[in-house]
Amino acid sequence: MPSPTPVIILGGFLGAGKTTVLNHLLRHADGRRLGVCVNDFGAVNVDALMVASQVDGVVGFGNGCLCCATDSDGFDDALARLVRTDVDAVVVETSGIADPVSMIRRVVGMADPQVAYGGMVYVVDAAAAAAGDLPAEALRHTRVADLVVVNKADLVDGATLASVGAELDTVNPTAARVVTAEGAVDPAILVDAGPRPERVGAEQLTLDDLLRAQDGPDDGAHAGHHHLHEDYQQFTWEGDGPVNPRAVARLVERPPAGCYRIKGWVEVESEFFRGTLELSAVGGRVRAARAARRGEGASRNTIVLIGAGLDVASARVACADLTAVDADDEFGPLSLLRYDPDTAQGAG
Ligand SMILES: Nc1nc2c(ncn2[C@@H]2O[C@H](COP(=O)(O)OP(=O)(O)OP(=O)(O)O)[C@@H](O)[C@H]2O)c(=O)[nH]1
Repeated sequence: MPSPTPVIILGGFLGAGKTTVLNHLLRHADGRRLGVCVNDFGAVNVDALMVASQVDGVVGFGNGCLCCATDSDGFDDALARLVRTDVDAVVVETSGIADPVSMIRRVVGMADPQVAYGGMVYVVDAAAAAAGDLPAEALRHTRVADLVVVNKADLVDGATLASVGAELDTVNPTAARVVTAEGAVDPAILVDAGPRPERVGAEQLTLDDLLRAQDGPDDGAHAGHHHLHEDYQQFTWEGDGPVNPRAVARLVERPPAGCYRIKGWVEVESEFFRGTLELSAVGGRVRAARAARRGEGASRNTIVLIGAGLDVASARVACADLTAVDADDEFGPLSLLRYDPDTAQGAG
């Protein structure tokens, strides 16, 4: 029988940089063959579509968190199939509000002899952590991590990074830790050397450890298996483009109440600029990067808004007129292009 395939879980709060890490990994796989499962909270699996351009055979699970789901969501079957393909490891990107322990349980609990739990990699947005924008659960989730990726180091200074590190130490002093910008984790650390606990020197987690981690007496307000995603709502808008870029800019700059995360893509058409922009906002930090047109099966425009207590009615109203184009507004795209990191670099 072939040796079991490690299944690595890639977790992290909304917008921490999980998809960025995964894309980096796939672009720098250097001969390693990776299978990928992507779970997204929105009704359209934006993350899976963002990753699909990098690798064949991404298995997407949208519309909620896998962590609480049952066999009927097809995850176990998909994983069983993936580990029997010609891959060295499988990476499962969780939704940004999934419960990591429950995800680990799903993998550890699979009776399939071909599935080996390969550890938990947890991505932390250093800027959000430093600003106190993360819910307490998001930091607490790092305690089951084998490798913590402290991402977005470009947005904070050294002293701030050190204080985020000290905070992480209080939760999980044994996990290996790397500091990154743009999710640039060395695949050798992630796939070859870690996060398998025996290789990074942390204690091997057993199912018992995990159960204790979730049910332990130190769990305080977290007792009773409250999951972060129970507090979150999403609204997904899909439209036939092109969009009015100024209306989209208004949405990302002044999102509806409760909105923490915005992601998706829009098509813009004017004399000045014609193309697809990948939209992303995390706690008010906006990016709108030029992108290739979406492939088969994707709407011309998709925007997903996520937040705790998201005002869904306002979100619906805010998205209603996004395709009301002003044909005379040739330079409207600039209202979004100013959030394009490449344009900003060029201008600088
Ligand atoms: N400045 C900066 N931005 C980053 C970095 N890494 C990722 N981003 C941006 O942060 C946003 C969120 O990144 P994603 O990789 O989509 O985050 P995610 O964790 O997959 O998000 P969800 O799946 O929605 O929870 C995107 O706009 C990224 O381009 C970084 O190191 N620095």
